[in-house]
Amino acid sequence: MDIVFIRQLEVMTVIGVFDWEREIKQKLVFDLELGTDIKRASETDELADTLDYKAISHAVHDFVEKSEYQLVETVAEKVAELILTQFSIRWLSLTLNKPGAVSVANSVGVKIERGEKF
Ligand SMILES: Nc1nc2c(c(=O)[nH]1)N=C([C@H](O)[C@@H](O)CO)CN2
Repeated sequence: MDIVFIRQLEVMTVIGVFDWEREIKQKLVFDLELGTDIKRASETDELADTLDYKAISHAVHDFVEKSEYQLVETVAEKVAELILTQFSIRWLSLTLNKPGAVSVANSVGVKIERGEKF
């Protein structure tokens, strides 16, 4: 299995459980690893034969920017669902950082894997 990756995808959005967090936008940062097979694209040199990291990046950004979830867990799961259903992807790893959420930590968040490795 090959990987197309997207690192440090930043989105400003409403996220958090506390009242004050519902009034502001905070930064979420995504690292994505998308399972694929790059063999065909490497032979044809055609974008249509691979995962378009630009299209996926913008789909994730647009979705998260409009969302208003409380937990990072919910955002992670919804983004994983979006990617697996809208693109030809069978496995992914998603790390979601909420930097600055905890004053004594550089970042906090979740990491999930979804789908089947092949
Ligand atoms: N496992 C989680 N713990 C916490 C979350 C969360 O989304 N998942 N969220 C908060 C608050 O919103 C926090 O980020 C405010 O600083 C606390 N714990």
